[in-house]
Amino acid sequence: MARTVLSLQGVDIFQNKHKVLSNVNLQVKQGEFIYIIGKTGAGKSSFMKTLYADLPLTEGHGTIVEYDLRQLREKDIPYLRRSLGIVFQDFKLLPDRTVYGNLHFALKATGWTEKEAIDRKIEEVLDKVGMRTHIQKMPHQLSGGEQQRIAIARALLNDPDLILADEPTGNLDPQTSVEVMELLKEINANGKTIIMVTHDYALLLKYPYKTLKCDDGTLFEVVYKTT
Ligand SMILES: Nc1ncnc2c1ncn2[C@@H]1O[C@H](COP(=O)(O)OP(=O)(O)OP(=O)(O)O)[C@@H](O)[C@H]1O
Repeated sequence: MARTVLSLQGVDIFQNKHKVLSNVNLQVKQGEFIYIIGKTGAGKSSFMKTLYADLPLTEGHGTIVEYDLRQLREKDIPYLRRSLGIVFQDFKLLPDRTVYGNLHFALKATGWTEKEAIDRKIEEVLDKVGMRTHIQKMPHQLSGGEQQRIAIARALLNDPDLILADEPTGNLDPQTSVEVMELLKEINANGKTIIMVTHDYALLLKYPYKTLKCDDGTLFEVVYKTT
């Protein structure tokens, strides 16, 4: 049976003292693809931030890829993030270095030291996202879709079990969004679990996966009517 990569029981999500979501209960198994939807301010990003420990979990129980979010110490956070792949709407590439430099920096920051292993890993992830020929380009020489592919390559560097993507197509046109979605779909088909925040209903229709909605302070599964 597929193992559980995320388990939340009776979790409340806070922004400072303000409760954004109450009593979140969720089990995510290895290999699932899950959307998080909901209107602006509903709590989607706060939910994701709690998963990668940018916001503390103070109520309820939560485990994510082997880490207990309640027991997490400050020094555990980099290790937790190393076992997650995190992708943002605005790519967050370092503007002052090449694609190679960006990926090299991320590997060094997560403890990689050996040059040959680093170079092999960089080529491997660039192959996965179809960007190997762009290895010496600067971010500003790439389109939005290409930058997001590099950000996805960066998220794959440490072979994470779970990828958290907060509106990864939010800055992209519809065609480029579909291309990035095809890439995420392929990554998911290769066994990675993906939790993705989106506002893009066209993508939900084209790529139907389990969908959770943030609304009125709760997170619940959306059941689509088939008639
Ligand atoms: N840094 C912060 N400090 C205090 N309150 C915040 C902070 N960030 C967000 N909030 C509040 O928490 C609530 C949830 O915000 P959140 O960013 O999680 O929503 P969202 O669903 O991701 O919205 P969007 O679709 O606009 O990104 C909102 O009421 C917001 O005003």
